[in-house]
Amino acid sequence: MVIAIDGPAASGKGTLARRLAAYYGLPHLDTGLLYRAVGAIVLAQGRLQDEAAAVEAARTLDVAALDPDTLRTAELGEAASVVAARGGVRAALLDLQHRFAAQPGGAVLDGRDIGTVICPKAQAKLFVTATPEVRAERRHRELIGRGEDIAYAAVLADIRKRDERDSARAAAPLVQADDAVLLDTSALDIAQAFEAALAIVEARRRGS
Ligand SMILES: Nc1ncnc2c1ncn2[C@@H]1O[C@H](COP(=O)(O)OP(=O)(O)O)[C@@H](O)[C@H]1O
Ligand SMILES: Nc1ccn([C@@H]2O[C@H](COP(=O)(O)OP(=O)(O)O)[C@@H](O)[C@H]2O)c(=O)n1
Repeated sequence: MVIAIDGPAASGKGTLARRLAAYYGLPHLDTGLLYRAVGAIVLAQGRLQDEAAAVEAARTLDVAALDPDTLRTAELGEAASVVAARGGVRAALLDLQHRFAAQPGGAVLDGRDIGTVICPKAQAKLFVTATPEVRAERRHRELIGRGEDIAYAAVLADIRKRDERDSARAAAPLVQADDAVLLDTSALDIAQAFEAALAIVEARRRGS
């Protein structure tokens, strides 16, 4: 079974994807890390706005070396969103995502375009969301916990800006797939959100 999970920044996609993957014994790919890693490379080169450099970084990305701890910063979330708007970058990352999804038994992938572009035939699709304020609170707590010195207002502004850029871009914009089920986690804790996500996936598995 392939489970596709999309949604805006800090909605809880990754948390649900990891839990569903553990529950079903499936491999999980956080596709945001791919774009964050490309962003990190071109940022270090001082070439964030250079499309050719970003495409080259995407083509030569060492997926085995991705380090979530260093990639999940506010700065790299923003850089990821800049390089992710480049069609050439997205094209360069297509094949590895397709191969990941095609593993025997299936996989769980989370991102922005999994249900629409990467795995349009996924058996179960979730579009996970929450209000910008709730998402900013959660992300702020997470970043502070990682030792980042950042204000709530800055996190909220970053989330709004990134959502806008991700939704407005021409290449694989953030949009709910027609056959995805919407899950608003604003009023749900992690355990409740997982129960709701599991119910959605189980309903799809049973074909209802
Ligand atoms: N339903 C929830 N209630 C409270 N906190 C949550 C919930 N879902 C996720 N979180 C927390 O919010 C932060 C962002 O969640 P994450 O799964 O990384 O989101 P995304 O992958 O959409 O960016 C994490 O610190 C996570 O532990
Ligand atoms: N499948 C994906 C995953 C991420 N991205 C981009 O990468 C950025 C970072 O993604 P992420 O999932 O790590 O970000 P968060 O939702 O965790 O904040 C997003 O803002 C998108 O611009 C994308 O375009 N397509």
